[in-house]
Amino acid sequence: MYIFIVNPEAGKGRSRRIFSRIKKHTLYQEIESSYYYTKYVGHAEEIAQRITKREDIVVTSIIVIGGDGTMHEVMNGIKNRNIPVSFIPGGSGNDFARGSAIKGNALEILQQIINAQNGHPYWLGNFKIDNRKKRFFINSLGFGFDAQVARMASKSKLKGFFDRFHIGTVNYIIALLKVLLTFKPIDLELEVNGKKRTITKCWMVTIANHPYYGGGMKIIPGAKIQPAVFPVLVLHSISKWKVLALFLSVFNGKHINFKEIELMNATHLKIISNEQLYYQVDGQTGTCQTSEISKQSDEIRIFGKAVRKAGA
Ligand SMILES: Nc1ncnc2c1ncn2[C@@H]1O[C@H](COP(=O)(O)OP(=O)(O)OP(=O)(O)O)[C@@H](O)[C@H]1O
Repeated sequence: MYIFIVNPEAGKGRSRRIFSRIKKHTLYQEIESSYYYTKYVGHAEEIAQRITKREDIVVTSIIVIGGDGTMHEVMNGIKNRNIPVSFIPGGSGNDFARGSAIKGNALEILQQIINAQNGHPYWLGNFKIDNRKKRFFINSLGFGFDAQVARMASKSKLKGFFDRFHIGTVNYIIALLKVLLTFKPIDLELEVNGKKRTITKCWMVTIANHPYYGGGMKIIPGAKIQPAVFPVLVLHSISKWKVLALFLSVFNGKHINFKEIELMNATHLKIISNEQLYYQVDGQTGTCQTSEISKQSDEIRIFGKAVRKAGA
């Protein structure tokens, strides 16, 4: 049985429209399925948790229709990692779909999900904020400047307007300029695989499971879907003008050539700050003083990746 979890609000109603179209199609009518609409923040996580505990049904796949925030909740709710998860992007950013090569319109993706034999493996990131419970991230986790920009962009009154016209990037750039005016770099302690380092006047630290971030920017272009190891990007002390140039080049991934960017691989990372530090995880923001990051070694199967035709 397929279980659909639909966030009707994601993408300003796009996910609801996608699911309405799917429900009318024979592809949907011919499969055994049931569906749930999420009603509030955290509901997708609760639904996923309940489903994976049920022993009276065999779940072929949980199919998420929503944005990255809904997928983040579902991955955190799943207790039985043997249940494959599928994603039909209906949000405004949809970086998980980009990173997992899920392409095509909703019905094409549904067809790929139904055809999937084993799907493809994916490894989630683990993170702990201050002394809270360990959670998973699906795309990326960022501290400092980018998190502050993400927070400003999500609070913008014009976000809905830009998202409706698929120009969310404009909203992001406006937020970036606003944060740039007041941002103060932070002194941080990083512990990478057990080795401590002090980073003075740090602008940001970002960890990614795949390259995409902020609705299509390639924050760590070389990030691979892989177990146990994750890339870490550190933006060291830099002038404000140069940050502007650097962020404009994030769209084509050329920012990694700036000398202020350091890239490393880690299996464990600890971040300690004396001041409150902004963070973003899969697009949701908050503040913290410490964080611990690692990567899952156990895979989760994802259904719906576009399969390349021979010779294509
Ligand atoms: N019925 C609901 N009403 C309001 N918010 C909801 C509802 N159901 C889920 N949510 C919340 O909506 C938030 C945003 O969802 P999601 O991230 O999937 O969409 P998006 O922001 O449009 O897409 P993206 O993250 O890809 O940009 C999530 O934090 C989720 O908890």
